[in-house]
Amino acid sequence: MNDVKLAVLGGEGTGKSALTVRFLTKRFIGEYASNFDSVYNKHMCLERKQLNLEIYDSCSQTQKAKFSLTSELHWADGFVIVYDISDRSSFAFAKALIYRIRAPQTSHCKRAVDSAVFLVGNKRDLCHVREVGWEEGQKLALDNRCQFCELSAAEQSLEVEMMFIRIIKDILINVKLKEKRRPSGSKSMAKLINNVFGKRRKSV
Ligand SMILES: Nc1nc2c(ncn2[C@@H]2O[C@H](COP(=O)(O)OP(=O)(O)OP(=O)(O)O)[C@@H](O)[C@H]2O)c(=O)[nH]1
Repeated sequence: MNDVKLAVLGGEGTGKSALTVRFLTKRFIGEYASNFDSVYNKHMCLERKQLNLEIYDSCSQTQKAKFSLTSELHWADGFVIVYDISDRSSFAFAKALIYRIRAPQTSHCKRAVDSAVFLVGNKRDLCHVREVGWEEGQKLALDNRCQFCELSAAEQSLEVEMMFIRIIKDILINVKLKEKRRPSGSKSMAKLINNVFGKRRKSV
């Protein structure tokens, strides 16, 4: 069983809860309790693998109070960073979050520097009052090794589901790569013995 931990972060009122609840229930409720952080659990099967998914839906108020994000960076395997396409300040906040996640000094954290990040421009249904261009979102994502999409939690259930599935798949790929890079205990011992005795035998 794989454990996948996903943190949904972003500015106030960008739709973090709406996206999370849309993914978990396929419903758009409209108003969500917003003064506390929530962690949701979902058991799912993806590509014939059983997953135990945990989604941390951050509350903007607590997020502002502790922008260092240290505990999130240690906890999460991947991040969904949400901004509202009709609110430029939320894009600036998303940018700051991405820089924080990708900052070199974050490398001591569990998985932050290489972790999967999905930048989401939410509220696409409000494109008549758009303040952030699609190209700006795309560029920010490309420059910082993130995936990117614009969507509407209010109107696009399937797109929301596909976005979550894509980041979960990226997380699973990262986990696999890390496992490959880290030789198992017995293999590394065999390598060590081979290096010491193998080389000596040659020189006799
Ligand atoms: N038009 C539109 N409204 C949306 C969309 N997604 C969320 N909203 C609305 O935006 C408001 C904020 O949504 P939330 O999901 O509570 O946002 P949040 O980021 O979790 O909020 P905080 O935790 O308080 O920062 C609510 O009124 C939602 O109904 C969307 O795709 N389109």
